[in-house]
Amino acid sequence: MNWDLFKKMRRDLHQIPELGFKEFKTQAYLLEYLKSLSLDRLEIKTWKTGIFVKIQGMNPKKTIGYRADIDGLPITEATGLEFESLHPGQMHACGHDFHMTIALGLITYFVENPMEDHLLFIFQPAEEGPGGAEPMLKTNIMQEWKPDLIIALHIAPEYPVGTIATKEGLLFANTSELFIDLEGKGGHAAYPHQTNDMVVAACALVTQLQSIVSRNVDPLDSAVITIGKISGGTVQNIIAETARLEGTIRTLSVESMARVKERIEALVKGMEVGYQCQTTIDYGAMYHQVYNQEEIARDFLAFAEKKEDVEVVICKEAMTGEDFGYMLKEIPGIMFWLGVNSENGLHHSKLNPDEAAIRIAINLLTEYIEYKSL
Ligand SMILES: CC(=O)N[C@@H](CCC[C@H](N)C(=O)O)C(=O)O
Repeated sequence: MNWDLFKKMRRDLHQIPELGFKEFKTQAYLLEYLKSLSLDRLEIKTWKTGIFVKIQGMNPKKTIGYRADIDGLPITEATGLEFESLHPGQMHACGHDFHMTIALGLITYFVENPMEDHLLFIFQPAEEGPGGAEPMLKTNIMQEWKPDLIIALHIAPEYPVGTIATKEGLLFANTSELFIDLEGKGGHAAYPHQTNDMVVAACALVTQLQSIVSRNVDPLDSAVITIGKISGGTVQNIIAETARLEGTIRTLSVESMARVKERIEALVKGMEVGYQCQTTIDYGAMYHQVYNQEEIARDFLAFAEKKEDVEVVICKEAMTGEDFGYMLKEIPGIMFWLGVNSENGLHHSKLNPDEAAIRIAINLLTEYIEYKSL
């Protein structure tokens, strides 16, 4: 394997991060490389900004799939790296440049070393939102080429290079985006009694929402409500007529998600009376939990344990979300964390994963896929 080439491709991809369903340059870059490979056993189909790549098996009995997400985040990169993002305000701050490069490495290997079984590689747009996995699953391409086993990984800044971490069963939470709009009556900053101030209402609501996790969710069943953005008003001496809260809900159980939403709706309704305003709630994109099929997880962990350069960790479930959960709902498979040893974590402007992890992942997955395709 030409490891320098994969390092270069990771850096090229890192420089062109694009948001969900706008991954045009990324798709073009991936297609250019894929078309440079020997096309004898390779079939390539595009869907929106995503790509399906099938490698024909020699004596196929099943199809093994690998999914890589391809979108970036709306973050201004502050790593100072020589290959920093060329797209202002956008960054691969969730490692999808790694996920794509690992997929390219696997495809390169298996084009030269075809397996008995078919292999399917899925380059999926919009993982950060609004979600590409669920619509991709519904395509005719996926229905025709549907894998019998599917694998995905996610970089993990908190683990050293060489570590892979996963567990049987639930790995990632159920998620739902949350957008709340408040509309009252604006006016002069010196005449609050003639207005219904939506900045005050929004601040009160943020605080009230935090009580849901502590008072309405079973303490043994974790949940998170994060408001990541709050906006409203125009200038310092005008009372705000509108305000908007943008956030995300995370729960370990489907039941808790329903309970949290019920409580959010009740508290938001209460704002209408308490703060004399109109309200609307929009849940945006929702992701199904990531659940590793137990038998496959055990098999994968036992396989990885035998690798000398791999340290296996049985981790706890995390409150991160991943629309790969939809794929695992329909197709048996597994997701795992790949240690990349970065001081700054996921969604941070200084995330700087160690590229040595790319080789670890490609070696582990080529060997695992070879073992599964025997
Ligand atoms: C692995 C990871 O960081 N995934 C994202 C998924 C975002 C889901 C959606 N946009 C939401 O915010 O609910 C995450 O934030 O966990």
